[in-house]
Amino acid sequence: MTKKEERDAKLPPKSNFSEWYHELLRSAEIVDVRYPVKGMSVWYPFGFALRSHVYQIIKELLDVDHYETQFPLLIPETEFMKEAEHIKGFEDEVYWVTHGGRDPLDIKLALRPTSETAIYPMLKLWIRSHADLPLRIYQIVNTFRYETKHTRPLIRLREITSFKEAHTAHATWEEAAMQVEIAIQRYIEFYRRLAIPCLVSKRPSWDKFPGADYSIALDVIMPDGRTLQVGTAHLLGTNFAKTYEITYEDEHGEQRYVNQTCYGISERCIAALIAVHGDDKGLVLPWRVAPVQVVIVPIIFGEREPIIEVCRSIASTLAGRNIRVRLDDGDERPGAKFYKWEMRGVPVRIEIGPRDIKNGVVTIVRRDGVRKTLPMDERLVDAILIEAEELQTVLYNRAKEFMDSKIKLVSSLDEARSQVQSGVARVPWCGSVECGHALEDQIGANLLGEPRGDELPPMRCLVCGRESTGSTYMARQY
Ligand SMILES: Nc1ncnc2c1ncn2[C@@H]1O[C@H](COS(=O)(=O)NC(=O)[C@@H](N)CS)[C@@H](O)[C@H]1O
Repeated sequence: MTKKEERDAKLPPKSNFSEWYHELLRSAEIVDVRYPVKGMSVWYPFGFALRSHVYQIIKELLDVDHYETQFPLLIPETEFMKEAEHIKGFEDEVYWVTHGGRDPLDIKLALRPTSETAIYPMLKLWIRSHADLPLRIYQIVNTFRYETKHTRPLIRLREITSFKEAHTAHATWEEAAMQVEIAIQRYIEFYRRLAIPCLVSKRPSWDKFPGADYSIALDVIMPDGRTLQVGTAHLLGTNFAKTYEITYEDEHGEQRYVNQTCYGISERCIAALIAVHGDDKGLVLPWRVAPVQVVIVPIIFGEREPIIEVCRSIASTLAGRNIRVRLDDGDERPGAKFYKWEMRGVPVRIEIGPRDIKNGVVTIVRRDGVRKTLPMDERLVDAILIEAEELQTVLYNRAKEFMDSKIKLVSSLDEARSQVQSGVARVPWCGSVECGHALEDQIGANLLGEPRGDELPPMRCLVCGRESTGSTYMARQY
């Protein structure tokens, strides 16, 4: 593209994050937000391919010891309205089906906002004895939440199209608690494979999942310093088991309530992938999930055919090794092609011109800007796979550096207030509810909760002054 065309191209700089994000969803053909229902958008094929590769990772991590299944979308009011805490948490968000055709339904049906009240009446039928435990199932479905806060594509939706919800049942509370830890480790690994580092914290009691004993959450720090909750795992204890009478016969013939967990992610993982790695030229996609992993751009000088021939043979060699390769032999100028495929985050571009052919090499350009000349022979594919691994390391390290730079341990409310304007404050906190609410009010940010796994030396709670090793992340949230 000419410099002028590039200037006219609509992608704003990433520093203008909200505009950059929304324009990139369109220009990289991820989702189309023009669907005429608020909070619902359409997957473009390119975006849907990205989603499929990303969700393949979470499926691989769960299929080790979970079974995938699918429950109905519609939940009878009688079941939905059983668990008081859960109702309180969701009754303002649930969509209802009230008619079949012209007939009013005698029992109205909820569109699942999440599926505890669809699944657990069935678990009562499925679970009889300790031999049926542990039970670990998950489904990847659409769920519906009548979000009244500002909706945002992939981030805050009314139809969550890619809701992966796992539900497990165990003989004891301890086993369920262990399952929550396993779930969090699986999520950390899932995001690591996307080259995304996360904060992990235990949500405060007033922000746990309705009906849970406690919730652990993963948060990503977005480019504007706000955090995005990208996954949660909840220990449900026997709360739902008592409501839905899910019992099992233990070894001594006693009837006992099961202890449960549930944990979920949504297409927010795609939002995080776009936001964390993207740059001023568009998407930057890790090799594993890129719909197009290698694009070959012929650089035509003089005769066209011989160059195209070589490009075709390299494309088929790569495809033969299951690499997702695209030969862009269209008649745009190379610069326009570079721009188009960089926008789509293609990890590796191969440029082949007459000089490369003469020298028996290809030029590769990684999406992080590194250029290399590689031999055009049987070593080429393995050399490219090494580049892909190097890119993965570069992306993770860059994201980790950014995240760490955005977190600051503060020692005063003023310092916390200024830190949350552009990042995450780590705040000494005694852990009490009243001090927690006071922190949220006085800092003007959300209390994300107790960081997991890295204790602080004793410090003074910023509200009551009591000495404590407790602390919490504070941040503005999406
Ligand atoms: N409106 C929404 N749009 C997009 N993603 C959402 C929305 N609401 C929640 N999520 C994502 O879905 C994850 C799980 O939702 S949740 O309410 O925390 N937990 C549950 O529903 C539990 N049943 C575990 S599946 C959240 O961590 C968040 O990442």
